[in-house]
Amino acid sequence: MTLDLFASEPALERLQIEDAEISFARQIDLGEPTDEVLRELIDSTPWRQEAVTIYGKKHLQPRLVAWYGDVGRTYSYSGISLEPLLWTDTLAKLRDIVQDLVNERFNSVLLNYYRDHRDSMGFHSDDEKELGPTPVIASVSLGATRTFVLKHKTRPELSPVRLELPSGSLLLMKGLTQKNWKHGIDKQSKPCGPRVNLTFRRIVPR
Ligand SMILES: O=C(O)CCC(=O)C(=O)O
Ligand SMILES: [Fe+2]
Repeated sequence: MTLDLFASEPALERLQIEDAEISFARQIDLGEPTDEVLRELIDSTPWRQEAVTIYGKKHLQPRLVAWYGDVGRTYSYSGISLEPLLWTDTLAKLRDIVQDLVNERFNSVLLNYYRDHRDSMGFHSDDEKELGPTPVIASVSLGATRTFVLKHKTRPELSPVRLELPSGSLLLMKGLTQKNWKHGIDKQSKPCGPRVNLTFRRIVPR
C-alpha cells in the first residue's frame, strides 16, 4: 500500500488573528456531495423566520433558522427561546464528522438559511451564558460562498477580517474569540444562490 499524503483533505489551519482562536478548512469530506446535502437540508428542514426585538421594535430576521439538539438544550438569544428539534440522521452524521475533525463534542446545531444575496446576519458574538466562558463553535457552510466578517470589539486599530466561506468549508472558533470579536454576514449587491450554514455548539447544563 502506498500512502498518498497529498490525496488527503487539508487539515484545519490556524488563522493568525490576534485575540482569537480560529481555524479553517477549505473543504471537508461530508460523505456525499455538498450540493446534495444543501438540497436535502433546504427541502426537509422546518424553517422558521423569527422575529427579534431591537430597541423595542419587532423585526423579522433576514434569514430562516432551525434549531436542533439533544432533549432539553433550550437556547435563547435576542429575546427568542428555541426548543430544539431532535437530530435527524443527516444532521447527526454531519455532527459526528465535524466532532471527529475538531476533536470536540456538540449537543446542538443552529441552521441558518440565507435564501439569496439579500439575506444576512448582523454583527454579534455567540457569548450567551449557556455556551460557557469559552464557547467552541464549528461552522459548516453549504451552497453560495458568502463573506464572513470579523470585527474586534475594543481595538479599532485591528482591521476587520473578511473570510470567504465556500461550500464544504469548516470554520472553528474557540477560546476568547467570542469575548474579543463580533462576526456577521453582510447582505451583498451581487446576486447569489442559497446558502445554508450549520453552527454546531455545546450548551452547558444549567
Ligand atoms: O452564516 C454564518 O456563517 C454565520 C452564522 C453565525 O454566526 C451564527 O449562527 O451564530
Ligand atoms: Fe455567530
